Amino acid sequence: MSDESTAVLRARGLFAGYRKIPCVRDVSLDVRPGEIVVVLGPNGAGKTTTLLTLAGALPGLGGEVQWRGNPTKASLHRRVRDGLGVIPEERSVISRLTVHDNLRIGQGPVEQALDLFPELRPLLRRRAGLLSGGEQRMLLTARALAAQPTVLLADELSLGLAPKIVTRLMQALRGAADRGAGVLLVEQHARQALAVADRAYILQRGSVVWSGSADEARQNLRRVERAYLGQDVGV
Ligand SMILES: Nc1ncnc2c1ncn2[C@@H]1O[C@H](COP(=O)(O)OP(=O)(O)OP(=O)(O)O)[C@@H](O)[C@H]1O
Repeated sequence: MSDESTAVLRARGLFAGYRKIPCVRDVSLDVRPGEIVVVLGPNGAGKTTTLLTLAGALPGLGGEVQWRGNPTKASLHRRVRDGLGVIPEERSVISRLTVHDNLRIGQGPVEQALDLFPELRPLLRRRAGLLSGGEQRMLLTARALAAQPTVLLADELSLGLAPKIVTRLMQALRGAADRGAGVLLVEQHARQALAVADRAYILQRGSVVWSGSADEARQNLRRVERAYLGQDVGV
């Protein structure tokens, strides 16, 4: 599983940013089937920019993104058709539609989404905009996982949520990885993400400053958290 050639999604020397100015510089990382990779880093480190560029929502400024071993510049829409799932940072439920309709517009069967998150069953007729933050994240996660993505990219899934719900979401991602999906998780909660992850990267000021196994990161959690807070790194 650790053979580089098995990567399904990979960044190689990636530069990315806005208005042609890179804020992500020379980032190389890969996601393999069956693993959860967590990208940690302080605010503004470039985590979301990296994720959006891997997703095809933002054009790269240098280096390359590879999908199943081939360089790609495909649009987000095309990558989703090819098996990419994305849970963006912002709440992206359609507020005026019901939970059921939000699930129906996903790429996968509604029943499968509900099997993954039975908590959503009693909420099916409710307008998605009326759900709590945690319920909305469950809805987005259920919808993304029901499509059985080859790779799932999730941005700050835990943002502002109670630890119990974060654990529930992380377990769902672990389940998807155990069924063969590659998962890349951008996170601010190092502890809960590392509890389910296989490998980790730490980004600071747009560059990877550390990468290794999640076990190693867990064993050096204090130093990882210092790094996450933008202080010294030397894990
Ligand atoms: N739409 C944008 N236009 C211009 N600059 C942006 C835009 N979005 C982000 N940036 C800048 O790019 C840099 C990296 O931001 P990014 O959102 O990727 O970081 P992050 O690690 O995800 O941080 P956070 O946890 O705060 O979201 C920051 O300096 C940010 O101000």
